Amino acid sequence: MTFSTELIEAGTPVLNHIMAHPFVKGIGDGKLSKQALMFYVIQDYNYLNEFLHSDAVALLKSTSREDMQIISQQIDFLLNSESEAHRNFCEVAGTSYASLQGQPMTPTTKLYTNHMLETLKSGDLIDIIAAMTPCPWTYGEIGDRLVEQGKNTADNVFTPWIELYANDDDADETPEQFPFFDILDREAPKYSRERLDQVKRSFLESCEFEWDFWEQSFYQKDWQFLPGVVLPVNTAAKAK
Ligand SMILES: Cc1ncc(CO)c(N)n1
Repeated sequence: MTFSTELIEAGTPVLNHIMAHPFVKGIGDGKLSKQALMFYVIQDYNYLNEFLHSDAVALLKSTSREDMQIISQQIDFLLNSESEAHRNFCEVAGTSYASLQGQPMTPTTKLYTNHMLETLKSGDLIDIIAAMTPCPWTYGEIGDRLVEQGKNTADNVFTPWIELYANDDDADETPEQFPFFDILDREAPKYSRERLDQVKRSFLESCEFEWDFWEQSFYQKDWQFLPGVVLPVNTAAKAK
């Protein structure tokens, strides 16, 4: 069994919980509160900035052009395509993307990004990539599964979001669709079983943080006592 197959098997129960989460179901059904959508975009903007920093260090620690290519494609997707997913949510929430930037991180976003950034200090490429992989993996699966369920209909307001993340019409869960798994499979044979168990734990923690991210957005879970997220008063939707 390849290491990525092992990770996918171990992560699938968490992925199933993600699919059952009311936020993800809401994407499928085209129904989510404006508050949940805005809270998500505010925190995801913060999250993706740190994800880019992780990509940067992963690139620094890569030794093959093949790995560098995968990481640079991830950076390109994040900077140039993923903002379309945010804009889709902003449009439905009736607010501008710019109004949802530059706000404080919630406790959950901090925990998740700190978990990724921790690996940058003393981790190897495998540690960095393992903590990052649940991000593209779970979103690709959410997109694919919602398409399989026929949720990307013309009247679903979130169809652009679903189609951005769906990998293709091939329902097969092959690691090739998530190229970070290829990096993990190339690196894994260099390590002991004990070390790989640590890497797997870190991957699974990120899977659970993915669930937490939907949860915090759906219920707008924020700091209890400190100033936190301020949702903009809804203005008429602007084009940009
Ligand atoms: C929290 C989170 N996980 C994964 C993705 C997919 O890139 C995202 N945009 N945000």
